[in-house]
Amino acid sequence: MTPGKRLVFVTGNANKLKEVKQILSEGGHPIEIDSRSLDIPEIQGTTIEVASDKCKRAAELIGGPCITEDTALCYVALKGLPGPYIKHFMTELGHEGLNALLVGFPTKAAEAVCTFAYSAGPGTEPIIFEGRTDGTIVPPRGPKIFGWDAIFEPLGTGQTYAEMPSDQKNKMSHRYKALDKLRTYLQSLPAS
Ligand SMILES: O=c1nc[nH]c2c1ncn2[C@H]1C[C@H](O)[C@@H](COP(=O)(O)OP(=O)(O)OP(=O)(O)O)O1
Ligand SMILES: [Mg+2]
Repeated sequence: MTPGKRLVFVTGNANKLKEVKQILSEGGHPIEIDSRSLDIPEIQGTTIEVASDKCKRAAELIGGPCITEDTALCYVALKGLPGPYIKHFMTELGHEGLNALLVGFPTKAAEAVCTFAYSAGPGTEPIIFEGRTDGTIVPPRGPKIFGWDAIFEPLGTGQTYAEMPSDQKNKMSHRYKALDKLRTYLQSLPAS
C-alpha cells in the first residue's frame, strides 16, 4: 500500500462506503477505495475484538489486504451498551425504542465509536484505528437515511448527524477521526 493507491473496503453498508469514500478522497494524499459488499459474521466481545475478528475473516474471504469497520453506539447510562450490538437494537427497536431505553436514567449521554481494522492479508493480525465522538441521544430530527444519525446529537453542535450536511458530519464524526489515523498509518508504510 503506497500513498494515493487503492484499498479494498469490505462492508455490507452502502452509507458507510459513501462516507469512507468521501473522507478518504480529501486531504493531501487521496486513497481510492474498491469495495466488496460482504456481510461478514460478527462475534460478541469488545468493539476491538469484534472489529479485529471481522477483518481477519474478511481478509481470508477475499484473499488479500483489506479494511473493515465496526460501529458502536455506547450509552453512558448503560455502561457502554448497546455498543457493538447497536445494529440489532436499531433493527428491532428503531429510533423510538433507542430513546425509550434511556427513560428514567439521568443521563442521555452516548459515545459513537468507529473501529477500523486493516489487515495486510490472510494470517496477519489486523491493526486497529479508533475514533470517538461524544454526544446525546435525542428524539429523531432530520432525514432518516443512515442508521441512528437522526437520534445522535454530537456535543456542542445543536444538530443531529442527520441534520448536518454530509461534509459537516464527515469533518467531525467518529468515522472521520478513525480514518484520519488509518490514513496516517498507511502513509507511513514503505512504498511497495
Ligand atoms: O455513522 C453512522 N450513523 C448512523 N448509523 C450508523 C453509522 N455507522 C454505522 N451505523 C449503523 C449501521 C448499523 O446498524 C450499526 C453498525 O453495525 P455494523 O456492523 O458496524 O455495520 P453494518 O453491519 O451495517 O456494516 P458492515 O458490513 O460494515 O459491518 O450502526
Ligand atoms: Mg456489520
